[in-house]
Amino acid sequence: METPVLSIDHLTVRYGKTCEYCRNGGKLDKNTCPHCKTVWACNDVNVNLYEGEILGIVGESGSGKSTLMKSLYFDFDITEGKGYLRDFHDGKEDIFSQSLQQKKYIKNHIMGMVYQNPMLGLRMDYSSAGNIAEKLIAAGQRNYAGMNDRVAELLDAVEILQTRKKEPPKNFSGGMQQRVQISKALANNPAILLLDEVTTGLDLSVQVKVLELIREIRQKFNVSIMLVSHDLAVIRMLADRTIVMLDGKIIEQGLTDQILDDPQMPYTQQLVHSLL
Ligand SMILES: Nc1ncnc2c1ncn2[C@@H]1O[C@H](COP(=O)(O)OP(=O)(O)OP(=O)(O)O)[C@@H](O)[C@H]1O
Repeated sequence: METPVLSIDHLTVRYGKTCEYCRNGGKLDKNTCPHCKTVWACNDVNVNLYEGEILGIVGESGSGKSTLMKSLYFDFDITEGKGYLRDFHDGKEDIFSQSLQQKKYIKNHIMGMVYQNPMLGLRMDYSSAGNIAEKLIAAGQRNYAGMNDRVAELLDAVEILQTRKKEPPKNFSGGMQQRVQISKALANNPAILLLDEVTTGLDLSVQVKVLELIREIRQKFNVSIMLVSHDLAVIRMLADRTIVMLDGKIIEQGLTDQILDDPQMPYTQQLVHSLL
């Protein structure tokens, strides 16, 4: 069996104190306990991500997709569960129970994140080159010439002209901001790229260009990608395998063609048919 680059075991993120009813598996009203109103944003989620694949995560608004991605990038603490990275202590140490310093190491060396909202991933007033350099410096780079070369290489990879590298992202279009975010996330050659609704809100033609770029990047940087989208067209275009989430739980998973052409669960059937 191939070792996953990332493995998530029984991840749960809850908001609320819980009560005996929901702790013991009582039926929730979508993701919320009808008695104590605790929200089970992610509920016992298990995921493996394999080398070089694009794993799509799809589900309606509120199904827990962003919670899953953001908890992986340590944006907040999880309630329960464990996570393992092949490139961190040979996949033998739980990443969620590491110190802040170790979590920073993981974010600077092993994982890159691209948010739907570029303001979360970029400093809008810094130059674009400065945004990328910040990530290189965080990983210990100090050599100016080396950093300059790497910035040039990354901007080329995301097709941003070198002549614009001194401009801040706030001057750029939404699609260009996402490109800068992607180049920053790739700065230290992470094994894993987390993409959270990166094309939502962009014009259709710009969306297609960013999606094509993601496909190229997977090849060029040999990176494994977890991609969240509520849009099945995005999932169909990019994902090798797909996970369907509903009310904080994974309800179906498999090869993307299988999931989209022959969905088994009524919710997935409804999702697919709404696209036809
Ligand atoms: N801080 C919070 N306190 C309480 N509930 C929260 C909090 N953050 C998220 N939630 C709830 O967790 C659930 C999952 O939210 P999440 O943002 O992960 O969904 P999503 O699938 O990414 O939706 P969207 O596509 O709209 O972003 C939702 O019911 C949301 O209201």
